[in-house]
Amino acid sequence: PSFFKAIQNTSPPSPTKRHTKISVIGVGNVGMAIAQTILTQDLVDELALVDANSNKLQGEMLDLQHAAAFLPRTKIQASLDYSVTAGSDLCIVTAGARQIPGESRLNLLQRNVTMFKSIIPPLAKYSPEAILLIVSNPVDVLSYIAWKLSGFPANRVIGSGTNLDSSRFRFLIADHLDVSAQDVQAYIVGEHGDSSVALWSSISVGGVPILSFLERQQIAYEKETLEKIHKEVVESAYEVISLKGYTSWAIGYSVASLARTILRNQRRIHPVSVLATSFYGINEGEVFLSLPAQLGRTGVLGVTNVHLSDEEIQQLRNSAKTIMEVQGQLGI
Ligand SMILES: NC(=O)c1ccc[n+]([C@@H]2O[C@H](COP(=O)([O-])OP(=O)(O)OC[C@H]3O[C@@H](n4cnc5c(N)ncnc54)[C@H](O)[C@@H]3O)[C@@H](O)[C@H]2O)c1
Ligand SMILES: O=C1N[C@](c2ccsc2)(c2cccc(Nc3ccc(F)cc3)n2)CC(O)=C1Sc1ccccc1Cl
Repeated sequence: PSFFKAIQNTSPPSPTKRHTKISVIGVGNVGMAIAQTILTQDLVDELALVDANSNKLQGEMLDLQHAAAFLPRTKIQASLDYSVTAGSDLCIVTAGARQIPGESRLNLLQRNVTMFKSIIPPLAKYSPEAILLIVSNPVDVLSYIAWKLSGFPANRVIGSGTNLDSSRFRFLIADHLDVSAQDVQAYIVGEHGDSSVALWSSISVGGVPILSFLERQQIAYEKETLEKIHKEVVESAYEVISLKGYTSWAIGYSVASLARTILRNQRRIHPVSVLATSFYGINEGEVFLSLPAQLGRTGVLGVTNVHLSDEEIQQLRNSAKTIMEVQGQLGI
């Protein structure tokens, strides 16, 4: 006998919510922080985990499954075989080679490109309609590599880009002004990491542009204060690494917020790495850079035409040129 007895006149429920599935490739510090946040926020019906380290993979899967009593019901699977990812709506790639101390970024990039050649094609094969969300570093170049290797249209290949940079920026501004980070709109764009570009004119607090907000609150400010906060975004990344050896929680929440926007078709605007060719005079070739992009169920819906100063445009173009040079050395 079935465990439950149907009440009389029961009709089979019509599936109102579409079955959603996310795959996370790489179950390290970042991949597991993302997976855990996705489960806690009840974003999916099915979560698939893939890694190259079988014991780590099996252990992380079991450890997550054991939390089932405290989580919305989600099917959690893991395998070394990419068939476990079949039918994914979103594939989040955090697999990465650890940077060897003193290793050049180009050498690290070469190792990650080799790795992507064994990760991206099977993902694309098993989930030809999925959206790819790249987190592995260097994220802008690896987003380009994923786009090339997957053969997907550009709107379905996104890099987490400066989403984490911008969330740290919002935290630091909010801390400086003693307001909630949720009421601070601020965009860092361009290349993720050390050479990002802070869009000063985009910063607003509770809808008030930062500059007039500061004047109105009689908070003494100089341009240097804002520059200092931008520098702190970079310094705080190195500070976390020096203190705990890696970063996980902020990147986990920031990528889960991208997954929510995409899977729930929220049409929200996030600073993420997109194919930036033809925007803001970036015509050096095919390059992924972060711009404020509207995201939904089909990936990138559009890029906002935010006002950039001549200096900001020049910084973006310099980043595009640097990335193009690195990509040129990869022979893809
Ligand atoms: N974009 C961002 O803002 C941001 C922020 C933090 C970290 N990251 C990047 O995320 C990546 C992961 O960081 P982490 O701290 O989780 O590293 P980690 O070493 O903890 O995890 C990496 C995982 O990838 C797995 N892996 C290695 N080769 C693989 C392959 N061929 N196929 C599948 N899995 C493979 C490893 O087994 C490991 O479990 C790094 O590149 C890091 O720089 C990016
Ligand atoms: O919070 C981080 N942690 C990392 C990290 C995580 C595990 S080991 C290193 C980090 C921290 C500090 C520097 C740095 N540099 C780097 C650059 C290119 C690469 F291919 C790999 C790493 N990376 C990876 C990363 O991208 C970030 S965000 C970040 C980094 C530098 C400047 C500003 C920001 Cl917002």
